[in-house]
Amino acid sequence: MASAAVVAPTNPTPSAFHPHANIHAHHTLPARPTPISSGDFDTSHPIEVRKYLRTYGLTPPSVEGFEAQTQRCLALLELKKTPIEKYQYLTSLRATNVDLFYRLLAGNIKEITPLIYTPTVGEACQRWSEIYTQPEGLYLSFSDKGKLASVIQNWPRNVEITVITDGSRILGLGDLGINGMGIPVGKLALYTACAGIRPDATLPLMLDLGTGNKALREDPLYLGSRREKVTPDEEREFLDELMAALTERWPGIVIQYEDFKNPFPSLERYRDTYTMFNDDIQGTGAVILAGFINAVKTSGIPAKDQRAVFLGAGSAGVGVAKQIVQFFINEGLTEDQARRCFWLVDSKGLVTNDRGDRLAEHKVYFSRDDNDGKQLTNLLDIVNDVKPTILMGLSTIGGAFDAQILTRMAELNDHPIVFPLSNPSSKSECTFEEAVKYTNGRALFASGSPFPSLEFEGKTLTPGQGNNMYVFPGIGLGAILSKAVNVTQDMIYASAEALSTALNEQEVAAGWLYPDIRRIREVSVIVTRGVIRAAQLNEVDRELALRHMGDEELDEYIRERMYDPFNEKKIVEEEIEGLMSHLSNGRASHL
Ligand SMILES: NC(=O)c1ccc[n+]([C@@H]2O[C@H](COP(=O)([O-])OP(=O)(O)OC[C@H]3O[C@@H](n4cnc5c(N)ncnc54)[C@H](O)[C@@H]3O)[C@@H](O)[C@H]2O)c1
Ligand SMILES: O=C(O)C[C@H](O)C(=O)O
Ligand SMILES: [Mg+2]
Repeated sequence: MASAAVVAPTNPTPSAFHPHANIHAHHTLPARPTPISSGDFDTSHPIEVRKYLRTYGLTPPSVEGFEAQTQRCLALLELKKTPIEKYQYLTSLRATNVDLFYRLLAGNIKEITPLIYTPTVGEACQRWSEIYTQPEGLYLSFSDKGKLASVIQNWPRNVEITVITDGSRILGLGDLGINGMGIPVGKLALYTACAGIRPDATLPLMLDLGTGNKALREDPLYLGSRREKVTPDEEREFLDELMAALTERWPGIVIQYEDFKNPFPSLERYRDTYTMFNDDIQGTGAVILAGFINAVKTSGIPAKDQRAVFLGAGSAGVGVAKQIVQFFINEGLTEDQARRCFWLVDSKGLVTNDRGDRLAEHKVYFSRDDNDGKQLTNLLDIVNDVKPTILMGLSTIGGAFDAQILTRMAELNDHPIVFPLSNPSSKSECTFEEAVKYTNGRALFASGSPFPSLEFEGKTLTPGQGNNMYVFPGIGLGAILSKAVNVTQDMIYASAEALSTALNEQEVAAGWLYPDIRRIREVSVIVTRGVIRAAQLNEVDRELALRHMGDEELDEYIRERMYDPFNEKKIVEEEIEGLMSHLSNGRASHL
């Protein structure tokens, strides 16, 4: 059994320390043999700062503005031919100059998000062990069980939020073992870009619990344990220890579960004990509810007349359906009426009480008893039978919404709601182009992965992106700022409601279901405020001062606490200036 070393991080990677940390660490001025922060080498640092940091002479002489820096980065990015090359370039930029990376992202969020997140992150995970170059998070193996707390001590910084996965269901790509590390890394990059969580306060966490993927276990380059997946009991014991260890080291930590094959047991087990949520069940439920609320407004069909067919009855499918049930109840339906608006379909066909298999627990709530003994397995037959107003795809089956199905949806509805939500793009149940083509541009559309706008009958049509990236950053920031003890169901629901109201006039007029991603930081403030208010109503908040703030004041409070990569340099300069004036014969004089 491998033993867990408890060592002080004496020689961390350059990106492991933030400029602030250096300044504080060195204010007594021990000579620093080598600069250790990636930010120290920023070509926008003025000469005095370089002298102080002892990077003077180690970077080219010119002091650059932000614009020139980003221009160079964009040109370099352009030179990279494939998405994965662009992903690699951006990864190394983040490791070598974190503030510049986030400045670049801030000004180009629509273009760069698909390169660091869905869909490119899918390919990055498939090839993780092949392209691995540098550490970007923490890996905990099953063989570390019993010593998780001491391994966690090796992480060199304070953590406010972690995203954890065991890699067992990465997007719609199956079990990728520890190659799934790209997902926590990508999600946390969006936490910083969208909600301004400080990059140094995030922890990508990979649980190396074995993999059911034989090809991976036999791949000579695979970087995880080559063991079979642990049993559910072993996993539970491991997670129990992990949750306690994380919270012991960082008492306020928010823990996001991501891309687990069967995430329901851990959500049930920990939701009332820790500040945690499951993004695939709850974040997805919230983001799709928000788009759905706007789609229902546009379609004009009241909740009671909606009929939803869901292809896919897994964590995301059931998470979304349950969230919409809550909305229908709020719209005046009884719970039973609400539940009966859903027809869930899994790999065996329509989920019914009498189809002869033992249904997984999470499907039972939506299982139909009105199928008159018929067991429909073909999606077109189900669409013909149910006559849905809504078609949701969370099945991982690319192309499942084919021409016939989309055409039929358009025959049945003026504005069919068509949400192919599986990721990455190759797994999307249909493309935007197909949805437009076969519904004559009438579909109310949102997909999990991004698709480009297109021209149709002289009009530009823009697809919605129903991806949990619109809500998880605000859920996490709301939980952090309110110091919530739990992430309650009301906080999740509030994130959906807030997002549905976050569209501006132009977006509403254009019939969009989600706000423009370029406004994501402002949208995240609205979502964060909604989450904090719900935490207060549920009395799970510990930052009681926020209760007395009006909405505007609270928004300002949130904005002020968001990491701003454009301001970062100024903050560092001010701190250095303060230190230098304090130390009258400061280090600058040694040059
Ligand atoms: N858009 C988003 O924000 C978002 C969020 C979460 C998950 N997702 C995507 O949703 C997909 C599913 O995720 P999940 O966590 O629910 O996975 P899961 O493994 O829990 O569920 C997959 C479901 O699809 C069903 N299925 C498989 N093959 C099928 C077939 N041929 N016909 C009908 N149903 C079939 C399975 O029976 C299961 O019910 C993934 O592609 C994931 O990337 C998207
Ligand atoms: O990662 C994403 O893009 C969304 C979602 O969490 C997923 O699992 O597909
Ligand atoms: Mg996910």
